[in-house]
Amino acid sequence: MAVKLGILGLGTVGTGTVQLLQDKVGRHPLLQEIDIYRVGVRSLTKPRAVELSPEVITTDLEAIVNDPAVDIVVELMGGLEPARTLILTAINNGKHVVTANKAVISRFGAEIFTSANQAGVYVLLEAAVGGGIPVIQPLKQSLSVNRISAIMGIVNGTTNYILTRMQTEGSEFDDVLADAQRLGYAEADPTADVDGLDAGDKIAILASLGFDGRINREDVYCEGIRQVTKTDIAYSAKLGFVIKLLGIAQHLDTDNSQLSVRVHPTLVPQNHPLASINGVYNAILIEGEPIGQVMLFGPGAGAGATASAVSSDILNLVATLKTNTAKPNPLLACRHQHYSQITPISELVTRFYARFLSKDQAGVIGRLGTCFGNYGVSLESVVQTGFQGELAEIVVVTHYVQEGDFRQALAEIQAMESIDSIPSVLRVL
Ligand SMILES: NC(=O)C1=CN([C@@H]2O[C@H](COP(=O)(O)OP(=O)(O)OC[C@H]3O[C@@H](n4cnc5c(N)ncnc54)[C@H](OP(=O)(O)O)[C@@H]3O)[C@@H](O)[C@H]2O)C=CC1
Ligand SMILES: N[C@@H](CC=O)C(=O)O
Ligand code: NA
Repeated sequence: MAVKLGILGLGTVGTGTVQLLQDKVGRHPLLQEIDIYRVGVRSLTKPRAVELSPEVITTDLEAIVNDPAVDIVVELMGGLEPARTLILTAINNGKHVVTANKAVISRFGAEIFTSANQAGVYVLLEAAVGGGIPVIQPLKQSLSVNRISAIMGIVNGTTNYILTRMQTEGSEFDDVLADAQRLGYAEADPTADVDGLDAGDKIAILASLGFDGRINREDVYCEGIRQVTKTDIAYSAKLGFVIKLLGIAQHLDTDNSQLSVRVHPTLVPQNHPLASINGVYNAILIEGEPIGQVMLFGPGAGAGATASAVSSDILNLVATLKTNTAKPNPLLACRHQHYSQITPISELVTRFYARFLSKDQAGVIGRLGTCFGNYGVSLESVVQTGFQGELAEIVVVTHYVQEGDFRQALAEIQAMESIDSIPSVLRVL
C-alpha cells in the first residue's frame, strides 16, 4: 500500500517538493510508493504551479495531522505557530514528520524530539540546514564516529547572495535583497536572513548534532550583515579577505570544555575554502578526528534544491515504513537530552578588523596603538588610506585577542576627542 503524505504548505519548498514527487521518471523507484494524499494551504484561491485534485488541497491543517490515514506529515509552512503545534499533534498521533523549519526545530527541538522518541516516530530535517546540501544525515550517520572539533560555514543563501553581489557588482544592499526575495531564497520575513537569525537557527542545529548536546537557542550569539558596507568590502579585499556571514560552532580549548556557537560577518582569508563560496551557494566545513576536514558544498536555498532534501527524508521514512522494523533506528532518531554549555561571546579569542574615522590630527594612530596596548590588543596591520570629507579613515587588523578586552579598548577609543566614529567592527577568521 502507498505511504500517504500530508503536506503542510505549498509555497516555494512545498511546490518544489510536489513537483519532484510527481515527476518520478529516472528517480528512485521508492517514489512509486508515495501518495500525495493531502496538502494544507492558507488560501484556496491562490494560483498554484502544480496540479492537484481539489479534494487534496485544504485549509484545514489540523484535519491533516489528525487524519488516521496520513503516515508522514511534511511541514513546509514555516514560522513558529501553528507549525509547532501541528508537528506535535502529528507526533502524538504516531506520524513521522519531515520538516524544513529550522526556526521551530532550533527553538522547540527539545520538546519535539522528546515527544517523537516517546511516540516511537522520527522527525527528519535535512532541508532545515544548507537547503539541498546533505549535512544533517552525514552528521548523524556517515561522520558520527568522528570527534568533531569545529563546524563552520556559510549557511544562509540570501545573505551570501547579497554579499557576493555587493562585492562583485558594487550593488546596493536593498536592490539585491529584493532579487533574493524574488528568487524564493529569503524567508517570509527577510529580517531573519539579514540579521543572522536564520543562520543562528541552523548553526544551533548543526552544533547540537556535532557536539552531541542540546543547544539553548538564546545562547547563540547572532550578528547580521546590515553593518557591512561597500567600503568594508573594498578594504577587506585590499587586505586579502572576503566578507562572509559565517555560522561557527567550535571547541575553544583542547580539553573541549568551552563550546562557542555564533553567527557574524567575518573577514575570511581569500585562500580559505569558504572564501570562494558565492551566490546562493552554502558550504559547511566540518573538522573531526580522525577524518580531518570535510567540506559539504551546494545550493543552500531555492525550490528544487530544498525539495531534494525534503524528498530524501520522505524516502528514508518510506523505506523505514516498508521494512516495518519495530525497534527505532538510533542513527535516525535524536539521542541526546542534556544541554551543552555555551561560552559567552566576550570570552571568544579572535582577530578583529575595525574602521575608524578620525579628525586629521597628528599622533592619532599612536594614541590608538597605546590604548589598544593597555588592553593587551596587539595590531597586525594599521592602514590609513583615505578620507571621508574632513575625516581620515584608519583601518586596523588585530592579532588574536579576547573579545571582552578588545571591546573595552574600543569604548575608550570611542571617547577620544580625536575619534569621530567607529563605523565598523568585524571579526577575522
Ligand atoms: N525557500 C527556501 O529556499 C527554503 C526554505 N526553507 C524553509 O521551508 C519552509 C517553507 O519555506 P517557503 O516554502 O520558502 O515558504 P513560503 O512562504 O513560500 O510558503 C509557505 C506555505 O505555507 C502555507 N502556510 C503558511 N502559514 C500557514 C497557515 N497558518 N495555515 C495554512 N497554510 C500556511 C502558505 O500557504 P499559501 O500558499 O496559501 O499562502 C504557503 O503555501 C520554511 O520553514 C523555510 O524556512 C528551508 C530551506 C530553503
Ligand atoms: N532563507 C534561507 C532559506 C534556506 O534555508 C536562506 O536564504 O538560506
Ligand atoms: Na540540507
